Amino acid sequence: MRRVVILGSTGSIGVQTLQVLAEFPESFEVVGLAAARSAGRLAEQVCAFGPRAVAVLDGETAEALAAELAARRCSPRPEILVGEEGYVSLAEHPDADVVVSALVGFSGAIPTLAAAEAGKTIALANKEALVATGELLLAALSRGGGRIVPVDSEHSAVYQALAGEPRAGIRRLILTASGGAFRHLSREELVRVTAADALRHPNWAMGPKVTIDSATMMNKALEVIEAHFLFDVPYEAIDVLLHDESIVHAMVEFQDGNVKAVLSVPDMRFPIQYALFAPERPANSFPRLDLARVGTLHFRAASCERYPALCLGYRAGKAGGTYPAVLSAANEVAVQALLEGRLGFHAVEDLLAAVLDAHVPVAHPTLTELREADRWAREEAARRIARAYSG
Ligand SMILES: NC(=O)C1=CN([C@@H]2O[C@H](COP(=O)(O)OP(=O)(O)OC[C@H]3O[C@@H](n4cnc5c(N)ncnc54)[C@H](OP(=O)(O)O)[C@@H]3O)[C@@H](O)[C@H]2O)C=CC1
Ligand SMILES: CC(=O)[C@@H](O)[C@H](O)COP(=O)(O)O
Ligand SMILES: [Mn+2]
Repeated sequence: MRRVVILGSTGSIGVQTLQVLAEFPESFEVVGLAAARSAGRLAEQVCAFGPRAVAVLDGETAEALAAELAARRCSPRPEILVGEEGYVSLAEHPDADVVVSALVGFSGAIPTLAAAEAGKTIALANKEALVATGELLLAALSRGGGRIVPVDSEHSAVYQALAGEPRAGIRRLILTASGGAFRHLSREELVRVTAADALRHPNWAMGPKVTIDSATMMNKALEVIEAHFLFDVPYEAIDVLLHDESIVHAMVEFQDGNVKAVLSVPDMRFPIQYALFAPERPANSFPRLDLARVGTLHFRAASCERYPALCLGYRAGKAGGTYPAVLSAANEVAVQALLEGRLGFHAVEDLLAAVLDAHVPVAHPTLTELREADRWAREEAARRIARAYSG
């Protein structure tokens, strides 16, 4: 029996994680669930899975959740925790073995660090947490004695491909990228697109932030940095390849020229299940890949001219220190502004490049210095957006 905490249970990854748990009711116990403000959905999950504790963003949501639970009359009632402290308490809960880290953005960074310090197995979806806190998270993991098993589809594929392989045999990692909602448009055509257009991912149904990131290619930029930290591979040995179908999630090329790829239908329940069970592979009822029906898989090179954000990821990753945290934080602000109609889609990369240009880095930041870099990047990005918007 694995005892699980899900941070971000009401989101796309969280809901699919609960679907995986429901597929294997004998194998899991849900110890804790956390969300921001979705009290109704969280109450449903509490009634279905009976966690001992839950955490929400603020007191108002805690009250709304208590009322929802009372109205539903499900028992026993969980302890309701609040704010970052509440998320941290769940992440280090003594009864939990596995913490699914699926909050979005920097909001998941401190709880993920706490899970690492407490020696948990971390099923990591929240790539921004690792991108922002890289070295600190790895150090906490090594002190705590736990491990990270990636949920992100590309990194799950690399993790699976590397199982049992000696490190010295790795030549390069190849992460695939769908190209996002605008993959058939030129850069010139991007001036006309809207946030609603960007939210239509060609292959995956995901939360809004990662869907926008897919369209700008910031998702792949973050994933390159994520792969560097997860697999300790230099940036020069991490490549990105456009792949229309999102069926091949990643490949590993070995020194001898052999290449391993991991394939599945684009459905996050596969990497989620693997992260929860690794290295076991129990059978499930999820849709099977039928390559005879798919017929053809398409691949193309990804260029910095078409996708400048991708190269901002390499730039920030190679520069290291506080740069990845700054890129990720500025991007969070940009995505929010884009969704609210305060920033044009085509303006995102220039904004992010300007914030990187203005940053005064710290080489091996402490947590306090990372928090400060995150705060600075948000303010800098917001200031530049406001200035451009006001004319
Ligand atoms: N969706 C996918 O298929 C994939 C996602 N990922 C990564 O997984 C992470 C989660 O993505 P996804 O599930 O799509 O995101 P969603 O937006 O669907 O869900 C986010 C979850 O985090 C909670 N949340 C949002 N903001 C905050 C905050 N400020 N403080 C605390 N909790 C918050 C939400 O709660 P509430 O519902 O109450 O707002 C929700 O439970 C991201 O880092 C993403 O990049 C990686 C690969 C694939
Ligand atoms: C499902 C998943 O892992 C996402 O991060 C996915 O990679 C997004 O798709 P693209 O970034 O390839 O468009
Ligand atoms: Mn991914």
